[in-house]
Amino acid sequence: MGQREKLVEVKHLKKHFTMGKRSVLKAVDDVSFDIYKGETFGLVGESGCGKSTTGRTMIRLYDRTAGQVLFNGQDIHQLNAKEQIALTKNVQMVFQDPYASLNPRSTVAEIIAEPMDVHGLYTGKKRKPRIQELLEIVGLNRDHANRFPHEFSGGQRQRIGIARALSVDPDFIIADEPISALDVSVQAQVVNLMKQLQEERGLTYLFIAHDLSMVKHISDRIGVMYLGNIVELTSSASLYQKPLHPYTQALLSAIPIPDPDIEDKRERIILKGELPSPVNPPSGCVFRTRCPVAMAICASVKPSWTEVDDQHYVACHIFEGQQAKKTKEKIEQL
Ligand SMILES: Nc1ncnc2c1ncn2[C@@H]1O[C@H](COP(=O)(O)OP(=O)(O)OP(=O)(O)O)[C@@H](O)[C@H]1O
Repeated sequence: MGQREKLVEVKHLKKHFTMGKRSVLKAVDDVSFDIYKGETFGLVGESGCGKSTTGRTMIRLYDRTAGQVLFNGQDIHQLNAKEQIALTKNVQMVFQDPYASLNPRSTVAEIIAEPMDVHGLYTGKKRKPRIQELLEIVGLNRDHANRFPHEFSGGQRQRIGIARALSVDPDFIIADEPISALDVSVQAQVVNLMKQLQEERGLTYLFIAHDLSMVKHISDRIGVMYLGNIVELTSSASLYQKPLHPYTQALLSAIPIPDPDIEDKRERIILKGELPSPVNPPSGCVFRTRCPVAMAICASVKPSWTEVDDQHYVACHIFEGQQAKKTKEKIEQL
């Protein structure tokens, strides 16, 4: 990846929702990660673990409870109203449900032009050719501009959503489960389009998904989320070759092998119990109530990050002694 420059830095981000007078829902509870320019960072975990809230708080669709989100070194949550609008030129979002996220009463041209209009870009004579160009970029026909969303398939609608996001030439796109609502056969096409656009335009992505199988193909690095926390963070390759956190291992064991001729000999790890409520998360390690290898310490102490291999981080007590071992090895090599 060459010289790696950070585009986004999420530092100890918390987003708690107040529920009534006394209770607080800890949707995102101390999440930290960086996203480098030109990479795709995948955020995965089961429904309700806080992925969307993380994405939305990152671009200030929600106010943060605590922590920082830096974009090109600037704290997004400290921008004034004018700077906040300017930010949306650089940061765009593609949503999960292409049926719900496109206004049914607007033409495709109007939908695509929305962000351009906000920023006063491609006005007058430049507008129509720009819309046609964007339609072609995402693999649609330039004649589609005057049609309405209901005339398109799910995959085509997601292409319209991508064209809208691209219209202002952003640097960073948050794609919140962009393929989850699509047929499996169409999912790969949309992922391939996103990859191609990234290569051509040097885009940086945050790709949110609950399913690890497709994330693998698009992500350079992946953070695995559980109940408002990231429990493991590493490159896509290490995550699949050497998953360390018991939760990641369980998630990976649930991915079916696509080839019916290959016998699946893997042991499927079934997690015990239900996902606890983020209103009343377990003490210590949030995963401990479902963890097959939980120890006494897990109930009282929240595990800290351990860099087990180069850039492979895990928050689990099992690995904690290894931090010291690795540091010692590094010092010995000097
Ligand atoms: N606006 C809100 N007000 C109160 N609670 C919320 C709000 N948005 C999300 N939550 C809660 O925060 C937690 C995390 O939700 P979030 O949507 O971020 O999870 P997710 O991992 O993206 O799940 P999904 O894939 O189902 O969207 C859930 O318990 C959810 O009910």
